[in-house]
Amino acid sequence: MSKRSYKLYIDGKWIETKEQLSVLDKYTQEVYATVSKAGEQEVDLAITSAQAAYKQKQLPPYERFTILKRIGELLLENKNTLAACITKEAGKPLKQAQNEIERSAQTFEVAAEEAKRIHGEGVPVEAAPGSENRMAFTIKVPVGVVGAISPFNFPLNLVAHKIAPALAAGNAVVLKPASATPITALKLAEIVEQAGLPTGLFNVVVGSGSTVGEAMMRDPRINLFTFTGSAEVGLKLKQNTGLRKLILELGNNSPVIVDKEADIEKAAKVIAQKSFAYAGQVCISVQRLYVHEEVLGEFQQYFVEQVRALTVGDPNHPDTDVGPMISEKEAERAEEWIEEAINGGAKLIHGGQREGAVLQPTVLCDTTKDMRVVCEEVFAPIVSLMPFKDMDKCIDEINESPYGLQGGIFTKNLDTAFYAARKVEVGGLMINDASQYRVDLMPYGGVKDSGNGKEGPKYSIEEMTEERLIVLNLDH
Ligand SMILES: NC(=O)c1ccc[n+]([C@@H]2O[C@H](COP(=O)([O-])OP(=O)(O)OC[C@H]3O[C@@H](n4cnc5c(N)ncnc54)[C@H](O)[C@@H]3O)[C@@H](O)[C@H]2O)c1
Ligand SMILES: O=C[C@H](O)CS(=O)(=O)O
Repeated sequence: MSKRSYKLYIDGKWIETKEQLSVLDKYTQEVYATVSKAGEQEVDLAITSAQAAYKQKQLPPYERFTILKRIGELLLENKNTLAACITKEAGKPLKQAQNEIERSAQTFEVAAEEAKRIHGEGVPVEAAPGSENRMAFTIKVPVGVVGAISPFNFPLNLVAHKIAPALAAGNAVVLKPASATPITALKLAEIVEQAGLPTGLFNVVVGSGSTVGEAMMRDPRINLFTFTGSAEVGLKLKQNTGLRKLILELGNNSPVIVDKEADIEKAAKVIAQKSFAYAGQVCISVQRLYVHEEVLGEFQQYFVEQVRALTVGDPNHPDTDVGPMISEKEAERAEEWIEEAINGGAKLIHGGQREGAVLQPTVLCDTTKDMRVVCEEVFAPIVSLMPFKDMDKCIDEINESPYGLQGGIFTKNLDTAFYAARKVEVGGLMINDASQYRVDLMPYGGVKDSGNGKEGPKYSIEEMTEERLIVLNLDH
């Protein structure tokens, strides 16, 4: 069967280049499509087009609302095709891919609504002595050209979280999707075009981080970067984007506490569901599981029962819970970390086996805080179960991590819950839920090496606009 070949989307045109990027079906590991690869010239063209569109094709808020709302509707109308695309290029189980489309539609819908309520505020300058005859207020203006760089794991929704608020705020965008999963972003460009966004306001350039990403970083016409990905690349962006605005959504090794006063059976069920979705390649997947020693045995029994019930394998199958990882290389890396933990004294209580890119959901116990499965971001279907006795010591250990995106605590004791809420160093703490809880309107983002700046349309719009002060001298 001939492979479909996709083109770049620049200035409203579909551009073919000589060099092609192969995209693998992540389950079969076979090339199923190719995409034109952008070089420096295409990046330059995309930024030129974005800058010109930003200056010449500004839309009033209500038109932005209409277009963004339409994009959300079109995403739902194309749900099956888009979900199949994510399942193929990302290896994400079909039901999770379908959920991603629904969430992305919501992200656009929420951003559409926000486009209508971007406003500044009155400033009471007349209260200052000598300023009685002045009035002041602020307005919110777009930043200009937004450079968006996205990761492989949510090829639609994490793109939506950049594009939708950027456009809602009146900016123009140049998007570089991850090279492993670029097709969904190009399909989104088709939808954006269909929804009637003026050409040039949205451009997609596909290619490696070292060429396309770095060319974007070097170009001073990009006013703000919004990046989701690893801390390593995030740091590069921070070092190379000078004084320009930068939103960073980075890695994590999410902690969840199960207190002795929790509903143990319910906690085990929720945590099992939220540790292994998309093979643990969700930046808020449960990784470090701290269970009070008095309930460890009971919890472990329920937890392993739930993990055993997960359906592992072909992501195209509607029942599959855990599919392949993004590449065989990544699955091998994860397997190596498991072996290293076992050699260091950890015990394997479930999983551990790998076949190609599919790694069985894995549960380890007796892990220590210096093992890579605990102290680094594992980004694989691996959970480490660790007992604790003293809540303060447990929280201290959690906070030793350089990361701090989201965490969770299961407890029926409100004092304990709020104590943890104040002490655990994260951007968001879920009470009686696992770290992997997100609805798309909430403020979302990490502390420490997990990044800075918030996503969620309302919060991204704050970051993607400037507050301009206007002062009126009434004496004049
Ligand atoms: N905090 C969040 O919201 C969040 C969400 C999803 C994923 N993540 C993180 O993303 C990581 C996994 O995704 P990934 O493997 O795609 O991340 P990655 O950092 O390898 O790549 C992310 C993006 O950066 C690009 N890139 C790579 N090198 C670059 C360079 N030198 N200059 C500019 N761009 C460059 C990549 O091509 C890709 O588009 C994990 O660490 C995960 O925790 C975080
Ligand atoms: O991978 C990290 C995410 O932000 C995923 S989600 O949007 O929270 O599902």
